[in-house]
Amino acid sequence: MFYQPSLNPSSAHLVTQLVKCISTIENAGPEQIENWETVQARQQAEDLLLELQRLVIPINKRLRYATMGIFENQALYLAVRLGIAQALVDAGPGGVDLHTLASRTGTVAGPLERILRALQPNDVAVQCDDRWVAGEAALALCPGHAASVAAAIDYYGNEMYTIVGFLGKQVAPDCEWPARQASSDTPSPSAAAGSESASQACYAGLGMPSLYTHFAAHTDRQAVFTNAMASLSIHHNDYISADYPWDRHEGQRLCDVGGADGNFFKHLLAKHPLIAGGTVYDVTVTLPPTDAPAKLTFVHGDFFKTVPAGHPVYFMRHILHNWGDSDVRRILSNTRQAMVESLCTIKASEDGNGNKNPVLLIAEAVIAPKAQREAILLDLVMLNAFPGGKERTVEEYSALCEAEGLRIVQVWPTRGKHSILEVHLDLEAKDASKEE
Ligand SMILES: C[S@@+](CC[C@H](N)C(=O)[O-])C[C@H]1O[C@@H](n2cnc3c(N)ncnc32)[C@H](O)[C@@H]1O
Repeated sequence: MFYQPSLNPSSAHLVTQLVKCISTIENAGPEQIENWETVQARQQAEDLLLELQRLVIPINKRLRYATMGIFENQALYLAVRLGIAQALVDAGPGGVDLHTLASRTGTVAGPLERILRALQPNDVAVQCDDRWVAGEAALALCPGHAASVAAAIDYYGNEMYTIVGFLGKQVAPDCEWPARQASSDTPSPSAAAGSESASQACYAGLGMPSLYTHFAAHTDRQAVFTNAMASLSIHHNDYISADYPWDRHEGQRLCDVGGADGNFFKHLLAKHPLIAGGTVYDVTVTLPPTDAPAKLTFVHGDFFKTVPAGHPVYFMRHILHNWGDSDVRRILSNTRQAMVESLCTIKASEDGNGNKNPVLLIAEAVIAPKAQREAILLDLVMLNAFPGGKERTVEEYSALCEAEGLRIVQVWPTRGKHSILEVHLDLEAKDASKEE
């Protein structure tokens, strides 16, 4: 058994725990999707590594790394935007010298070398004598590669980076902020901290009423956003497809509300081919993608106006967290309306599995008492980038559902960052919208 006699007992315990986790990870079988035990071991190891960092890196140094992380963000962004990662990969195992790399990427050698150094800790670039070689992570920064996160890095390094300096406005809108924020943004005096109006004021200062308005005006950036969302979901598609009992919806049609380019729905159909197909509903839909399966219909529409009826299953992932409570209620209200209309069609249909009630599945990173780091950071993205947007607790989702005549009947945890909230119609509930 691994033991470090010279460590104090609490440090030795941390190291022993970490070794156990690493052993679980290393001994995991060759399954296509990691099993629960391995996923949990990874999470525990991450928590333990944070503890170890606290132990070995002095506080001041940790804080310096955290605050200077904005430069790592921008180095990664440049590696994608300027094609530095792609050029390193294209150079092959022998790598490339600095001046050739500079000429291939249209960059200046001196500053490029400094960016390359900053890319080393993230395994994008490795210096070998006078040559630069692609690191293990370089491929993930190349657009077009199957596990690419290039679009996500592009989106975070551009749109998110542009507005992150306004986070303070969300927390303290009436504070006297230094010139950078104050010059471009004059929030209304009534804007409450963290409110929808505070966030809208932030966007107005940047010349965009909201992120979605910005995307509507810049279709190239819209495409980057859609790809970013898809790339951030690669592993989560597997977990959502595996950790909810989709077989109960065999023979049924599903509507993916805000389903973007259909990346999740296509994945779901590949894993559960007996699902009958259905609708990808999104405001960005123009033409169906060329690789769209025949079972999928792509419908352009605005979920604030209507949600297509006639589906036994409604699914929405990363939709509600983009919006404030009043907007979430409108989306839920329109979805409920579609579910009520679907009820008659479903009751009349012979789907064979006896499941006659429409269901809404909400996939979100819900905030738990010990929320994961990713969910906490995602919540700040929502606070800063989407008017009124936030990650919510199950209780908060429950209150919003109940206000619109819907009821959460089960929470399905997944191995990824999402929980799936299974929501049914509350047929006893009065029509909430008519009540107000
Ligand atoms: C954060 S993305 C999530 C995309 C997808 N569900 C996923 O999990 O990858 C939010 C989606 O909502 C869509 N959307 C935003 N406003 C909309 C509206 N008013 N009506 C329909 N779709 C909308 C966006 O175009 C985008 O595809």
